[in-house]
Amino acid sequence: MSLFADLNLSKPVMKALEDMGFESATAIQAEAIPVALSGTDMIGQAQTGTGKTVAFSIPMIERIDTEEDVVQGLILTPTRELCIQVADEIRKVGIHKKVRVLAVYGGQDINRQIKSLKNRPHIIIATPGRLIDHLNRKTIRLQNIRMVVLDEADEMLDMGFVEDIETILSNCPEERQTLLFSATMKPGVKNLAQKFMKDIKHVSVKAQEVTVPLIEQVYYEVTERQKLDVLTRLLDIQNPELAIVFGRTKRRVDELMNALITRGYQADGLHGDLSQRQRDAVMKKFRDGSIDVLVATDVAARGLDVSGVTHVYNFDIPQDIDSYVHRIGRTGRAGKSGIASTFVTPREMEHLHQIERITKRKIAKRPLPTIAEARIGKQRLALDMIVEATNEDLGGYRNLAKELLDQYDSVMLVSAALKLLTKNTNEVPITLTEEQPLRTKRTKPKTDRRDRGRKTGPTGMKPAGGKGKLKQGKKEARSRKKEAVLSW
Ligand SMILES: Nc1ncnc2c1ncn2[C@@H]1O[C@H](COP(=O)(O)OP(=O)(O)OP(=O)(O)O)[C@@H](O)[C@H]1O
Ligand SMILES: [Mg+2]
Repeated sequence: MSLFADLNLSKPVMKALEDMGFESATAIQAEAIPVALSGTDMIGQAQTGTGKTVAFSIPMIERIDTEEDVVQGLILTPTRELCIQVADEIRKVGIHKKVRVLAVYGGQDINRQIKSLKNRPHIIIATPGRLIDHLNRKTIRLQNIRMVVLDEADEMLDMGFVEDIETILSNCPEERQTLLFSATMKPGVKNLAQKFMKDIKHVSVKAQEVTVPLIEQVYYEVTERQKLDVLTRLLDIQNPELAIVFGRTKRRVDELMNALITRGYQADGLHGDLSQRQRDAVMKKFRDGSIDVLVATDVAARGLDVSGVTHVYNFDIPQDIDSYVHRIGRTGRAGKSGIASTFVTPREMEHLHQIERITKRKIAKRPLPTIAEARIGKQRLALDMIVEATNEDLGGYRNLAKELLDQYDSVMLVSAALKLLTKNTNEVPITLTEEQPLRTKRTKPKTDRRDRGRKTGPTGMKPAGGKGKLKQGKKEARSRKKEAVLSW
């Protein structure tokens, strides 16, 4: 166990960490923070949910000079949701030092951002496309940048942001420090690093596996038609606190979300075709628990940290192994446990084995849940609701209860209450549009129905320059996508 106190941090930062309730540094924090504080360029790799955000936020906050009203730190993230989240986290780390932080991302009114820039932020957290817009408009200047962090660098390259990132880095001063973080890496990242970083130190937390051991990994062999029933039965049996269900396409997410609502679940969907306002509203509902099932494309696979996500369901097996690692990593974060269930159609079994081989982890097969088990699950939930309600003020109900008990048998009454409380949506027949099974051939290009299609990325914005033209770099990035390499 490492203490933050051993890392020579400034008082305001130490106080912030105390406010955040962090008692000790995680392994990546203990290893990466001293290296980053020494000023050297660094590539940091550690499993999902192990605190990489704070690992780069602390050195960045320490490097900011609040006497200077210029942008000194820049963090790039692949998606808008992650941009907002990282901004919130670094803001907390910098609160006592009074560091000003601004998130700048696509889909948000650019004029509002320009107005916020008048507050002279010290750190900007941005999605690449929108930052390029600001550079073109000269509303953001990067000439005073001291430190750049590329969070989820491999994903940004996969999304076709390579040219944007190169433009952005070329606009930063040569002598800046560059840090690059992700749970997974791939060769494209190495090329970028060679071009834009110097004397790189690699800090990677050596783990037995790329996935987190606290995540129980299981699979269900299903046909396309069985998937929905299997999912709703599992939701009834497992009763997740919060769950994320990943679907392969935007259409899939929409249909599945509607199907779950029809069957009585508090669900909503997230994908790149929604307006930013809708996306923000969905994330807010998920974070505050007003929905408990988030159905999403891979737009939610990277970096998102929502405490209370106990279950991840891969309704469709992910397109590549990195995506599997990141999707399931939405649970089992910060030392908590979680369950990741993957639905695999018979034709996709080879994909599952490939995931097992590369992650060096056996994924256990589970028998399909039955209607009877689901019914018991729903009844248990009703029972929990009654027991929980006994803690509430039952004032007015007590006399009614006494009246009833004078006339009826107590077991009969409680049974009736349980029956009424047991969710009775049954399995309303719903047919989802079938998804094509994944093919095993690794060189297959991505279909444009994917949420990371060419017109809009998961961020919903046109990549690179906003012209929507597929440039050479992006083609290359896309063909590399299938290489699914977890380390170099
Ligand atoms: N030292 C710490 N002690 C306790 N909790 C921590 C500590 N550092 C970070 N956390 C919490 O752990 C959670 C996961 O952190 P974070 O999102 O940075 O993980 P990550 O490594 O970036 O994961 P991913 O690869 O999925 O992006 C967050 O809720 C964060 O606040
Ligand atoms: Mg992260």
